[in-house]
Amino acid sequence: MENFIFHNPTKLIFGRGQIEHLKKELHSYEHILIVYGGGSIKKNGVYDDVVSILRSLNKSWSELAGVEPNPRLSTVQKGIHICREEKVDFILAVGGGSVIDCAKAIAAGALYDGEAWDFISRKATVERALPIGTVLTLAATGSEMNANSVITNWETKEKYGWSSPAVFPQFSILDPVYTTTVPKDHTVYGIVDIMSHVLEQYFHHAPNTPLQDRMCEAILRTVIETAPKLIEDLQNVDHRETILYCGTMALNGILRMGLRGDWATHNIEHAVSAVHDIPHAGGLAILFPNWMKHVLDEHIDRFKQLAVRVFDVYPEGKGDREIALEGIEKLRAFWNRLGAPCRLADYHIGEESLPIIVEKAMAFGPFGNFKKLHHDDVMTILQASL
Ligand SMILES: NC(=O)c1ccc[n+]([C@@H]2O[C@H](COP(=O)([O-])OP(=O)(O)OC[C@H]3O[C@@H](n4cnc5c(N)ncnc54)[C@H](O)[C@@H]3O)[C@@H](O)[C@H]2O)c1
Repeated sequence: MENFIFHNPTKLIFGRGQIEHLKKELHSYEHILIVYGGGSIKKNGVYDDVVSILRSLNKSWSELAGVEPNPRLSTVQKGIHICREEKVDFILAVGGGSVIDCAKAIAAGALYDGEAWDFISRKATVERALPIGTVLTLAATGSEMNANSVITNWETKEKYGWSSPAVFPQFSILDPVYTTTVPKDHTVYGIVDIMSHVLEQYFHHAPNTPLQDRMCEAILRTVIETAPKLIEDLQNVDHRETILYCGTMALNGILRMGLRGDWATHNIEHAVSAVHDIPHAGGLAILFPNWMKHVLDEHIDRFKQLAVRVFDVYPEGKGDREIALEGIEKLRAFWNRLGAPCRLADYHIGEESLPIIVEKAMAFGPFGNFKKLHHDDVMTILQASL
């Protein structure tokens, strides 16, 4: 494996009824900005839980509601304005990855002397940010315990991921009960997102990573075992709890110790959803199997290992390629059975969109650590996904 330093400062507060911890965590702040999305937290009681704690602490607060799925720069700018005008000293994100990512950009932007798009488009580096905390309502992105954020500039049709240690949440409260109201489609997207995060880190060229491999495989197998039961019983708190824990473990830095993951599929998906505003994980479900087929020969043993250890492909009497491809087909079939899309056509995206998507994906030049993808590679993967 490669040398590494691991540091993750986020305090994880996990379990049923853990919202009570908000009292202690917010105790020392004066004026809080609550950031949330389209209002599901008002229907399912999470908003009331948060606000009653703020009242009991005698805190003042402002609100930024309506953060979009695939959060937009314009909303980040609104939040920055509120922070500056109202002297916000803490940001509380209550929602899924979109809300948390938006809160991270607001936190950095509020203390940045310039346009937030500078650091989102990686032209500037974030040195400091307002502190943030999260109350997570959807298992998917891992944003609750990482330093990443993904923001869309809808005017220019650009969607970029950026990262800074300054925006690690100070704490994240994960109550599986809060995720029981997530509808079936977003539950499926969350599951695909979690598995995709693991897969991005499974395909690497670092030698000697037996524990890293087993940790990835453990998360994948746990999701594969639990997801179908959860989809049949969306209110089941035990299954929600398992998936919630998998989601955080998939992208909090633990799996990437000693290796460099690939992340090309995420990059292509960001270009697709920048142009067409489709759900992030819907795009991943379509693209990932096609990326896998495209890069198979870079290190076929890893694909064989995935097929045998995770998808129970029986290897006897089969060639390497046959085993690897059977694993990829089993992954696609698993996602399709859950209800994830498998073609860009499912979102009415046709061939005419591909040149602009490729151009957006190539914005920073060739990308991907498992196999460097160039213009033609990206076009081939997208064409296979039509
Ligand atoms: N920061 C990261 O590390 C990271 C990683 C992967 C993806 N992302 C980004 O995160 C975004 C997607 O986030 P997401 O998958 O968490 O989904 P999301 O936050 O966009 O939420 C999806 C939908 O679910 C609804 N919702 C959330 N919680 C709910 C609840 N408890 N009950 C009912 N409805 C609920 C939301 O209102 C929204 O309509 C994308 O922009 C993606 O690019 C970020």
